[in-house]
Amino acid sequence: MSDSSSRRELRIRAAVSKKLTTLCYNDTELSVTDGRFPFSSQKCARNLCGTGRLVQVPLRQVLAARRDGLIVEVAYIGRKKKEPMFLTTLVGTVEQAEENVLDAWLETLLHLAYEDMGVKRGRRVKVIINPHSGTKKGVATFNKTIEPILRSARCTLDVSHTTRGGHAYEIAKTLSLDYDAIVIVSGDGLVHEVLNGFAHHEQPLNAFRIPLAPIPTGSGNGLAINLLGMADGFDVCAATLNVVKGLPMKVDVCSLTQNGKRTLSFMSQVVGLIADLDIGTDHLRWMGEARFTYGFLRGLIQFKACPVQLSYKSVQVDKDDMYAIYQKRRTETKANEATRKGLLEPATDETALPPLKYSTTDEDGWTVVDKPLLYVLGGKGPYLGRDFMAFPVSLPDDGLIDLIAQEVSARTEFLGAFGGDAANGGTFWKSSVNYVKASAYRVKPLSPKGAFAVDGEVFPFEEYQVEAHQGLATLLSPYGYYAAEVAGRPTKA
Ligand SMILES: Nc1ncnc2c1ncn2[C@@H]1O[C@H](COP(=O)(O)OP(=O)(O)OP(=O)(O)O)[C@@H](O)[C@H]1O
Repeated sequence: MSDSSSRRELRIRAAVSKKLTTLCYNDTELSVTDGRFPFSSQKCARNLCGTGRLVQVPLRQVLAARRDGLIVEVAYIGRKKKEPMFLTTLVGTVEQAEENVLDAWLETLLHLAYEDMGVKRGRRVKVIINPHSGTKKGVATFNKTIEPILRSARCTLDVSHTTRGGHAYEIAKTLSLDYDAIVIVSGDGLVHEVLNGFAHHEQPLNAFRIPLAPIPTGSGNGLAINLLGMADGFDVCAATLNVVKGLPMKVDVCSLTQNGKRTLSFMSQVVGLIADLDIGTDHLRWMGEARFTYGFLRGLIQFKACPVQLSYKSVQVDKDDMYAIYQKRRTETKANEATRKGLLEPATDETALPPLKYSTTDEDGWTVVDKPLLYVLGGKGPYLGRDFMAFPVSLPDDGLIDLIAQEVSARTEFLGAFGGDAANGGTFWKSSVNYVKASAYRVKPLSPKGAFAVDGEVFPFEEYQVEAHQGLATLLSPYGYYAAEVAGRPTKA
């Protein structure tokens, strides 16, 4: 250990390669250099470590630092350029060290990597795995990738495998409330079940305080993309890192009322072409995400109006205003990053879900749309899936539902709206896309036949009404906002 430069520099002889490896850290990153050495910690801070191979790891990616005698283990999530993340565990022997200095080195590193970031060490985590989601690799992925990271970070795990549809709902409904996070190894369907289980928990509000963290192993992983961004949204390691280091972010959840029954929806409610695309291709699950493209093309060929009447309680209609609010929210959250903390808010004595604000017969101040519509899509969170950033300006906790009423227009105009822009949110700016933010909306079918999907699950094609509950649920997030970037109004929209 070099104490002349700083107690933040440590040399170990790696157990496997037998190379001398030098570790040092500053307030933002851990640097690991093997090969030739030494270097000064001052240089290290300026990213100029020695002449050996240098790896710089943001402290957020550091999971563990511990020792057994003079054998030191440091674990972190590494990444090579834009490739997926991976777990790295360095084990080596410290050649010369005073134990108390070594302990201080390890403890300071851990403190910077956890408490200084507002994160509790060794979270107690409930893991729910759907063995049948996506390509049915959830269990293998957990064993191979997820569990080693969580164990390395000394998380306490309580793992359940779902055995049937509705099982996650039951687990959530009776869940003990002393977990720091609920990890969902599946797609969006299981998130929907867990939130609805919380709604029927004997202490729903306290259940909703516990943050959820999705790990993308389903065929629809919209929530993971929304939290982690397109680059990391399918990266199991990045999602597991979010379990260890993510901070709670309050998010709105919607109540959907249909035939007097109330269901919670966290992501999307859709009738028309986009619903056909999702649930109308359920039998093509084997195609993976390609089934959505197939469904889209099929919908385009049919290109028929969806027989519904839409009404909504409008709050914002101007797209430039929405975009300005979206940008302001991101800038403010980034500026206040240091104040985000991973502690749960205190438990409440309140035992009931928030009551509904709007009755299904309320007509006061509702805007009615009678034009033929191709689809009606409401929801929270920018991405519905990899190929469609439907709600780029959606905010996690504004208490509003982003709502699109796509008028039936010529096929070429519609393709123009979607062509190339659907994945990056560009459709938002198209004049043919009617986009509002509403506190509630209602859809009345005008024909008995049609498809209706809620969070990607099939629902009856019957009248429904939706309203948002501001900040009801909690997710773990690396950023404190949805990780979708959308460009401002193009010069020609
Ligand atoms: N063991 C199981 N066997 C069969 N179905 C299950 C099991 N566990 C959960 N399910 C059901 O699997 C469904 C799909 O879950 P989820 O959405 O998370 O995965 P998915 O592969 O992304 O599917 P999709 O995107 O089509 O909803 C849920 O409706 C859930 O009720």
